[in-house]
Amino acid sequence: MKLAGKPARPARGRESGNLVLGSARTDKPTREEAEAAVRTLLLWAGDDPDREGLADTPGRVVRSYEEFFAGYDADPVEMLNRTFEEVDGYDEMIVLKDIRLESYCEHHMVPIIGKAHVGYLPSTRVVGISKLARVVDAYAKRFQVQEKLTAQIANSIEEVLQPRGVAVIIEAAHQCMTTRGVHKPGVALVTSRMLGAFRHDPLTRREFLTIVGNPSSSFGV
Ligand SMILES: Nc1nc2c(ncn2[C@@H]2O[C@H](COP(=O)(O)OP(=O)(O)OP(=O)(O)O)[C@@H](O)[C@H]2O)c(=O)[nH]1
Ligand SMILES: [Zn+2]
Repeated sequence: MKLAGKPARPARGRESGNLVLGSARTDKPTREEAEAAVRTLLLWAGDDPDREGLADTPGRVVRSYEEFFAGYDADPVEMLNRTFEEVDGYDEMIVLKDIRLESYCEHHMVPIIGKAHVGYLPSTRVVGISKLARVVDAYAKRFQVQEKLTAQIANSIEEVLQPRGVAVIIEAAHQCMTTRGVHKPGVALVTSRMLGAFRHDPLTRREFLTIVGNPSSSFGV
């Protein structure tokens, strides 16, 4: 998302058609450089990075970042390409709901925690359900804006599975709003991306919303 009044920056990540894939950066800093940056932040916050409790912290933070941002190395297309056709003509809605979502606000580099609900209407191919959760993670474990995250998940399922429709809803709390800034805990941002039958057929959309239930704030932050 480009905020009004700010200059546009090139999007991060490899692209294929409409899909944003992993990172293709070749100018990635070294681990030592990343650890030095954490040390600078510790100093800047006012602490002593050489005291015993902080001595190993830069290394820990960089290892944590490898986990938090594993999505840049993930390949959602490969995940979704593992499909099977032998499902006895099953053509009803498939919904994976309440998928734990852990993402990171690209403005403040703090967590976005919530739930994703993913549904699709298969045409010929169905995908293993864990792959839907993996695709959520592949896009969530990056610096994100929730609207973009929601669209990337739906677009990847549409492009690879070519189903009759795709629906993605994300409800999440942004720590940039709960622990800083406006300080509003208990607020959930709800975003959705409806494609194909979910966009054009009100009954399909309603069925999905009924299965998913009303967006709530029953997730830990
Ligand atoms: N639409 C949208 N906005 C987001 C998301 N994550 C963070 N934001 C908002 O992005 C905006 C960034 O605004 P800025 O004015 O540049 O940053 P800021 O001065 O830190 O703003 P405050 O958070 O209001 O203190 C804030 O209003 C955030 O709440 C998101 O996923 N979607
Ligand atoms: Zn934020």
